[in-house]
Amino acid sequence: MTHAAICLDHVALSLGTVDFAFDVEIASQKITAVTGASGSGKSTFLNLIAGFELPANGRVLLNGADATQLSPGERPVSLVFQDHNLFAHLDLATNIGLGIDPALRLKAADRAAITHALQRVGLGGFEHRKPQSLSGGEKQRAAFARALVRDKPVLLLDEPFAALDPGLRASMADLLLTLHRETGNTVLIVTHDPRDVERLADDVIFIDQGKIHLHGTKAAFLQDEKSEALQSFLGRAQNQ
Ligand SMILES: Nc1ncnc2c1ncn2[C@@H]1O[C@H](COP(=O)(O)OP(=O)(O)OP(=O)(O)O)[C@@H](O)[C@H]1O
Repeated sequence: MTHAAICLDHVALSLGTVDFAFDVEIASQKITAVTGASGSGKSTFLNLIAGFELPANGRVLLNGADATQLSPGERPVSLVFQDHNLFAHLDLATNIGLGIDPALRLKAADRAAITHALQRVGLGGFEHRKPQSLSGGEKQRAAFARALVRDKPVLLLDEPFAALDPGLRASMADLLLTLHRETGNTVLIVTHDPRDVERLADDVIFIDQGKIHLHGTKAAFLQDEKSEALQSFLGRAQNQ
């Protein structure tokens, strides 16, 4: 029997004044775009899967196994945050090495993997650079390199291209697609940009006010004319 890569089983959580309720299965080996207006709950949805938020009720299943009680590091996921999450006092090789082993017991093969990951994201030779010497886009690519070396079956990306100019955005999207085809990983990507949905996604989840409003194929999402929340999201995004 094949399992959904990710299952949120009647997950409920309240943060501040917002009540979140997610009950969803996400197919393995696909790219699913997670969209919705600002503040709708996209990052919270990813954080529940990654283990940075814990449900008050319900379960989180990853590859069929109950992961609700696992810490983020124990879960079979890699996460690229909106804010890069690089340690300022450590160079890039070390920051990326933390993705392989938090205790930094790195073997020669690990160091080679770090060099290779930096090359793949266009940062070849940046091993000894500190994060503060990098542009926003370079930091974003470094965070992407750290996810690459973790090589987990589920990759969670929270607006990974936000700081990139259009050319880099397209080349990072191509890299993501290439790696997805090579590894057959399951990818969840939060994006505000319908162009990312167009070029990357198989499926789309649309979140509105802490709940999943729509979950279906990209074609169904782009053709849904009934949903006001969705139309307003697409309209707003197209006018940006
Ligand atoms: N720790 C918290 N305490 C109180 N409120 C929170 C907390 N975390 C999130 N929220 C609220 O929950 C709502 C959803 O936040 P979330 O960051 O998940 O939205 P988002 O869709 O990712 O937004 P954006 O697109 O702007 O990044 C927001 O109203 C936010 O203020």
